[in-house]
Amino acid sequence: MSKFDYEEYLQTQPQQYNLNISYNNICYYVNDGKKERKVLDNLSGTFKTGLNAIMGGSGSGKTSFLNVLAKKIDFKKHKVEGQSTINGLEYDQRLFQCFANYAQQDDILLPTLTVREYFEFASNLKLQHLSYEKRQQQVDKIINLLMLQKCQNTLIGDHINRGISGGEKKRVCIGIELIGNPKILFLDEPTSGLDSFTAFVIIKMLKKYAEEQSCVIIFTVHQPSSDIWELFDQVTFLCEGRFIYNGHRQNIKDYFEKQGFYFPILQNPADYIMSLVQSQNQLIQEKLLNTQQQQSDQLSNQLEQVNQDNTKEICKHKLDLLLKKQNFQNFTSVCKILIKRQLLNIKRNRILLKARFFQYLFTNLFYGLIYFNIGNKTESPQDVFQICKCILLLGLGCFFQSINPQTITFSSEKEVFMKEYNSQMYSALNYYLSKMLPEIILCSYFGLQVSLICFFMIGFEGSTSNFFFFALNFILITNIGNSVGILSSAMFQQSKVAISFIIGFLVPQVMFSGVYKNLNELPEYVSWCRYLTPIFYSNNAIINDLFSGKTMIYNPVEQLHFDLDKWVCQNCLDEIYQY
Ligand SMILES: Nc1ncnc2c1ncn2[C@@H]1O[C@H](COP(=O)(O)OP(=O)(O)OP(=O)(O)O)[C@@H](O)[C@H]1O
Repeated sequence: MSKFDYEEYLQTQPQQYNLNISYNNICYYVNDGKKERKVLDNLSGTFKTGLNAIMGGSGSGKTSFLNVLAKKIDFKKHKVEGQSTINGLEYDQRLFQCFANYAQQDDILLPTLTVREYFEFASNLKLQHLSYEKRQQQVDKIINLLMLQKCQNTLIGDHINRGISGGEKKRVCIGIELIGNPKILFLDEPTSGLDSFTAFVIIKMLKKYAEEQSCVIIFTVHQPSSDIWELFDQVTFLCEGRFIYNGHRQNIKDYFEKQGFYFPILQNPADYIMSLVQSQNQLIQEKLLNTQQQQSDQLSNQLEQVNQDNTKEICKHKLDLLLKKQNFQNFTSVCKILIKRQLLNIKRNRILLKARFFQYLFTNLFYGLIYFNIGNKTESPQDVFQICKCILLLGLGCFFQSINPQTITFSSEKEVFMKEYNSQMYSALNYYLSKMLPEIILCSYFGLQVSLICFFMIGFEGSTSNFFFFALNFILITNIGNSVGILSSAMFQQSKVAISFIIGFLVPQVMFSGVYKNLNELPEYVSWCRYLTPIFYSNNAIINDLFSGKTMIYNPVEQLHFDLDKWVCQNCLDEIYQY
């Protein structure tokens, strides 16, 4: 099959598309588990190229409105009525992602990357069809547009290791969404928590981008300053899920004056409308509701006009283009990009890496000293018990030392994954492989380190193959612990719950290890549980490998019935040989 030439394709396709989002009679009901509540009430209108600001009091439904349009709703739980289209074409979440990007309110970023590295990572994933030089040009363009030149080589940082400022983080989040040149951009409160100048810089930059790229930018905003207000093309005011105004910014004054609301000369129009929206005066509220009715009528007419525009064809072309572009995402190259970032993340998390290294080193040196040279001392049942306890403790140590870092760190990494996965930057399998491969190498190293220290300090006697079998067990148990840590963090929203789950996991490991309760004495209704505990396997395997068949007065295998499964199998084999 001949290779699809994306750049040639681009040249043959019309580039200037004016997209618009229309929505008709949108109602949104949330279900809080007890009852259904209407959050958006019969909204109709259209968003066109330029800056579209959504304003309203807290809880008026701004974020819900963005989520409904972006189809980021749990449709099983909540209910949406009405229709939304892009240039007359109905869309689902997947299709929405082809045209649009959505930067949510929280700045969720990996702290260990620099600003430039983050943009390079995003461009490598989103612009795989372009050459390296073109991707670098796009990165430079975004850095310049967002005025991030000064901090481009600074780490993102977090509350422990300070990096770039809050405003810069916000700009990085917006930049990541801009890097793929979306035609529609949703932003939930891009200026929250910023000083008025930085907020102005961000909105001005968005305005420039919208004009240059013919992009529809829809965002929610609280209390814009007069300077920012002047930059808006279209403004939408929401009150209890209903429109108070939805139209051109320049027309708002005339519109409200017709309803008998006169704007004070020295007051910011946005502040004045917000004070009306949040007013407790019944007369004002009635008038505003009347305003809302007129808005709906006006918007229905607007909608019809928009849908008459013959833009559907252009939209289909664009879709075709974007879907072809999506096919460019090569599985192995996505894995490579993600592995590169994961390795950088591990390397830059130096404190955690050192902590893990020294934790394994010191705890195992400590085990070695405590149980020094007892490995072959089997003169009494107590000696045997001691050897078995020592092997159990080593296994438990490896298991829980590898669980812990993941339970703590993966909960924040998970947020980054969820954000990037939802923006369809990569698949879950891509992420899983890139996360696990470096971890497997790291855990295998720690497992080997434990074995090298403990096998010889404890003084187990055995051949080279006994040592490698011993090491293999610890490599596996470390890797299993690591996976259990990731699993528990992935399963539970809060790391506190994940930690409780892990603690609950500890007790069965000890109970079914065969050390504190002979395995052949376990009641039948619980004895199967041992097969679910990794420590049962490692304990059984190591003790059998080291001591099985050896002639000694007190053999650990026989003393603690570790030969249970072997005995059963041996009997079966003997019976088979007899025939
Ligand atoms: N998933 C949900 N479950 C329950 N209630 C919800 C859900 N989503 C939204 N709501 C409710 O809908 C209303 C509107 O919420 P939304 O977040 O859209 O408001 P907002 O205008 O963005 O507020 P803010 O400016 O404070 O962020 C709120 O009363 C909120 O409690």
